[in-house]
Amino acid sequence: MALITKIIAGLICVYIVRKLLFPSVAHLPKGLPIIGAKDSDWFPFFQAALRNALNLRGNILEAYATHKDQAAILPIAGPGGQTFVLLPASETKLVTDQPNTVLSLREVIVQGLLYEYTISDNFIVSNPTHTKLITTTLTNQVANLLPGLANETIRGFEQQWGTDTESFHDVTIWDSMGAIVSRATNYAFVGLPYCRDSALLNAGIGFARALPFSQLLLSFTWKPLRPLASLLFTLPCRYYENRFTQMLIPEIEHRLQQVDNPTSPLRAEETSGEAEKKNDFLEWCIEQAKESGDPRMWQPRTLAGRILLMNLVSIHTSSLTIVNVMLDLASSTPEVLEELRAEVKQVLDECGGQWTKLALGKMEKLDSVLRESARLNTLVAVGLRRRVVAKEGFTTTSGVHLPCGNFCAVHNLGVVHDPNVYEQPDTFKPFRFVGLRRDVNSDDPNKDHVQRARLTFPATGCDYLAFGNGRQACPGRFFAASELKLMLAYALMYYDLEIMDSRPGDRWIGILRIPSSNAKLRVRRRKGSVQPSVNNDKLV
Ligand code: HEM
Repeated sequence: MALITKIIAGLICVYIVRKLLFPSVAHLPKGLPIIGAKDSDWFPFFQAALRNALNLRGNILEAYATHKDQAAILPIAGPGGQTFVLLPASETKLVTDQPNTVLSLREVIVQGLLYEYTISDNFIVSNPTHTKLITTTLTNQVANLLPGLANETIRGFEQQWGTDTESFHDVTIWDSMGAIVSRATNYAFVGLPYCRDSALLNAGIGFARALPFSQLLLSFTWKPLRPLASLLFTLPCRYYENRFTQMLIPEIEHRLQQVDNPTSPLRAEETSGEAEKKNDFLEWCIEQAKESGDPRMWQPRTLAGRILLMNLVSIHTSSLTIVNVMLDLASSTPEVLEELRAEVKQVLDECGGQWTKLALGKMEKLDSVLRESARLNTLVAVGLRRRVVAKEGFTTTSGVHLPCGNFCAVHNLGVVHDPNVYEQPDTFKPFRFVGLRRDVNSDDPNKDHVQRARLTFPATGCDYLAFGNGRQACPGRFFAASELKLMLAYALMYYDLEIMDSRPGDRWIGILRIPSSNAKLRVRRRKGSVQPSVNNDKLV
């Protein structure tokens, strides 16, 4: 009798823990294999989640090798830890083509990062109008923003990597790239002088780091207790959010005043005659807010919150991507670095030494390095994470029915390591895509042009999901591509990188791959590197 009571108590405990950790499992389709589980498991779901926490990469690659054409359950405990139905790579196109009324990326982000608690202004979460501005205005303005971005990139490198031409010294790659990306990106978001204000930039980075931590604590909290627990667990988020918004609000109020009353007094620097019309994300958000006619849209705190959210979605992804590229290059060969430098120099000579969009577009080898690194170091283990939002659910071509509320994704790691998709898939081949682009040669030059464009860094496709794919693909990818190309070209031209013996290993946290946070590069300012000209020869 005592034994039966113990077994029943045990089962109840397992049920409760399961409900707490994996609230969505009740809806999962039945009969699918569980990635990470073994035949001998008593509690396959839990044991698989544990194994996946310890060796996600290996388990996903094994699942791809053994049943890549079959849907499977992927239980994940940890950050981003929803349980996914992992669909076969053959259904990537199907998922890509679904509108956000059937499969929603946004729902994955909002639910996954628990925005309900981690973002204090839920108006922004339910009205993400700033996302539209990325596709429309930011992407179109890249060429105009480039001189300023170059300016901030140059100053950022000087500050982070120094100007000593005599000896090599260590730089922490993660911190230095984060600072440079944040500075350049915020030039596009809020302009000068704010993009140089380290307190503001650090608050943005601090928020992005604090949020996953708060989310993690909340995800382990029983749902009914979350509103209460969030008061404590989101304190770090609130701290950085308040710092960031408080620093930006005076600028926003000033700009709003100028819009409402163009004759209101200007600041000293604005009357000097050198001031240019603001052309940054904050300005576009203000215009968008005013056009909407909804006063809630132009609340200074709301506008500042939008810029903070932009920092959240862009800084980490861009920093991690450039960190990976730098580590890949620093662990390749001096010849690769020289070949890239030669290309950058040749293009700059052709383009009068200006860092223009045209010049960046001509740097094919540089583009290939970025794409190759993003392919090999895919930041997320699975691709196209989506939540089923259609009330009737979603049925795949292989007949698996996913009820509304389920999370799904497609194989990504397996694809980029598949020798049938990429030749020598595990090797970093910096000029892989230059070769593939040159192989495109048919009788139709227009078709070839489109085909070659599909092999560039920001171009998405079913075999390359670094930026997602389809209608919900990353809207910031064209901006990110120009910004990162610029950074890489500048780093190569103006710094020597000491080649490493081996590339520092990555860590996996949940489904996220994180390059070593304390990896160091040894760098030295190149002798005789003449300061590049930007902004019509004016460095500010
Ligand atoms: C190299 C840098 C970046 C990488 C690797 C990256 C990657 C991604 C990926 C994989 C997605 C999901 C797409 C899908 O599943 O189909 C995404 C979404 C998104 N990205 Fe990026 N991204 C980068 C930079 C940026 C930048 C610079 C911005 C903003 C300027 C941005 C804004 C967004 C937004 C707003 C979403 C969609 C979220 C939503 O719908 O709410 N990203 N990104």
